Amino acid sequence: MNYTCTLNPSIDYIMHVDAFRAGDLNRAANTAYFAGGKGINVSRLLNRLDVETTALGYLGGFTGTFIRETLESAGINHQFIEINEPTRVNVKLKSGEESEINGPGPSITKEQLALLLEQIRNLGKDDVLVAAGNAPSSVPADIYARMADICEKNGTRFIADTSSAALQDLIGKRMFLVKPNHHELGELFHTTISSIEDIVSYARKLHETGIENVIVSMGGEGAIFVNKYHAWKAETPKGTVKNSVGAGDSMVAGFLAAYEKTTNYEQAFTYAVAAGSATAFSDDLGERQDIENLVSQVRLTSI
Ligand SMILES: Nc1ncnc2c1ncn2[C@@H]1O[C@H](COP(=O)(O)OP(=O)(O)OP(=O)(O)O)[C@@H](O)[C@H]1O
Ligand SMILES: O=P(O)(O)OC[C@@]1(O)O[C@H](CO)[C@@H](O)[C@@H]1O
Repeated sequence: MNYTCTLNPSIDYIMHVDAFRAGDLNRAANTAYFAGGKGINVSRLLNRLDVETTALGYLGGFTGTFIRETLESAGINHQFIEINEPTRVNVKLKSGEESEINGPGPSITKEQLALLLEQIRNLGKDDVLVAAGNAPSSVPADIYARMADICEKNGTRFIADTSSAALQDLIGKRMFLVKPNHHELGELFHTTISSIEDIVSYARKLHETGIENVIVSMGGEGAIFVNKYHAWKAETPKGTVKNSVGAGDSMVAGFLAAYEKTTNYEQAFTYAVAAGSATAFSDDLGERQDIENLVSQVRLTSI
């Protein structure tokens, strides 16, 4: 079973404002609400690809109820731990360019943390855990490192998609996949990345720390894949970008879904890029058919 863990889920409140003016009363032309948070996005996309998942993490209050009901109506399994404070609302303002304001999120108690780690201890060698997104400040900074240790002990495949600061604590841990973008990769190595050669070289360094598969995304500029056997650069399909929220999460879900079906890295990376682009070209996460229509436009070159 694939498990996703979202420590700090969100309702993503999308506001389209024609010409946003800071300091004025602005009226949105239209708005939308989505159940969000990186792990939840991975679960939602996997579900669209007919891959079963169970979403873990914390939900609370009326916002938590919205997320739970949204997942249930899509048929997505979950085992969220109920908390007292409401789940955050993240504002995604679209006015020509995209601006995001993400809330800090609720506090998590020691008991609630222990419950989650117990759930993770119960995963086995046939399971995959995708731990994604920012952790609320009440959660110890080494939470992902603790999860990685538990997964290594139990043979559970571990995937992390989080900020460069959290990824820093994971260096040296065994992981199946990480997917930083090129800015996060630079931050991880305290450097500014300015060329494809730099990206490949730092992606290899990351792989050598114990990460089986490294994808570095570069928005519309493509993506890099490095593992023990292959190194590729992908060109992304061309299209009209509507939304970049969840594009990175879609790559993780696309890789996982295609790898599970084919155990072929080329197909998994191609599908990951198509999934990222399908989301970039949609208002919400991409649909399965959109992804499949884009697969033939993803070009890989060996590097
Ligand atoms: N402008 C674009 N055109 C085509 N594809 C895109 C574009 N932007 C993003 N994508 C697709 O989405 C993938 C992930 O994008 P990006 O590098 O922005 O991830 P990210 O920074 O992790 O995003 P986020 O955190 O917003 O989910 C890219 O590798 C690509 O496949
Ligand atoms: O604050 P975090 O956890 O880093 O990111 C949260 C978030 O921006 O990431 C997702 C897109 O990747 C959104 O659904 C959500 O609002």
